[in-house]
Amino acid sequence: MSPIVSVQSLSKTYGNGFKALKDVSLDIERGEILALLGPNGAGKTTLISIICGMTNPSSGRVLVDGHDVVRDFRKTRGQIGLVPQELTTDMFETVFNTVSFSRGLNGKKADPERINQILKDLSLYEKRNNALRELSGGMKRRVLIAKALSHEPSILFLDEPTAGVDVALRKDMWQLVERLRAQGVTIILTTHYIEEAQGIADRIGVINRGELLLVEEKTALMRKLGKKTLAMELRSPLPGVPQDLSHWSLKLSDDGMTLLYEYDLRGGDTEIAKLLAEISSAGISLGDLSTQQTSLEDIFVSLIGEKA
Ligand SMILES: Nc1ncnc2c1ncn2[C@@H]1O[C@H](COP(=O)(O)OP(=O)(O)OP(=O)(O)O)[C@@H](O)[C@H]1O
Repeated sequence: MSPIVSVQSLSKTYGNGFKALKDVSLDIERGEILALLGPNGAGKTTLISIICGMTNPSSGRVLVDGHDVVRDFRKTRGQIGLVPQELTTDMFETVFNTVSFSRGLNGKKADPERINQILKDLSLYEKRNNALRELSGGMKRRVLIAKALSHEPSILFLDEPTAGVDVALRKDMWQLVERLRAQGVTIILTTHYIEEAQGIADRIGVINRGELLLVEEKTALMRKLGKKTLAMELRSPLPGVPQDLSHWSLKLSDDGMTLLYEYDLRGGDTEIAKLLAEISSAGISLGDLSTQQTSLEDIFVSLIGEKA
């Protein structure tokens, strides 16, 4: 099937000459959850704004379901829901009207029942007649999501959805994402919280300084770049890694109390049993053992570092 979003050689230079995107190409498949990771100023919001037809590209193009986002703006925008970072709406309007109006703006017929259902799903129903300015910060974030969902989009963009929100909203948000995924909605989110991307995304894209460094399936990425470290606490300190174990490329902690062994996730753990046997034959007695897996964060930091 053709991708639902096709970003083709996209570049963006702002009026002041700043190049925010440099030749970005990316296909987004129907129904997937794609997380875009990148440091501040990497170009994530610029990319989203262009896909949503709110910013014009300097070169390249974006197709949404086969339609050009500049030429066929109405058609493409109607398929997209965008949860931006901040609410820019009339603060005196009620929750219900704000969300309902959003549906109308996207060319859909009024449907109070559906709007009420969305408000219930987002625990906003009790506040439906309150003005936005009477809501807490977290509730305003919920309104942003309700607005984005008001016209039943098939693609949802979440721009840093959980930055500065409390645990309850974060949990609700991910439940909602799971529900939407089950309905076949394609979800693209940007986040600084790498563990979130790790938990929820099917694919991860890494953006830095306007360049898309990679897009890869999360599991493949973790497998390819992930490593594990086995930390073996010693009962008594060693002055250095014993000669007998030199073929293992072990590291010794500064205090001489922990031996560290880094291994590839692809290798399985058969080697570990051998290593432990050799350590025991070398007369070293071990205390506690623990393993640590490279997180997506480590991978991300090393990728960004390499290209910096
Ligand atoms: N209207 C504009 N004019 C000039 N430069 C801009 C404009 N909008 C954004 N930029 C610059 O483009 C770069 C990318 O910004 P963008 O908002 O896309 O980054 P981001 O990855 O979303 O960052 P963050 O994680 O901080 O939201 C930044 O250096 C920003 O200063």
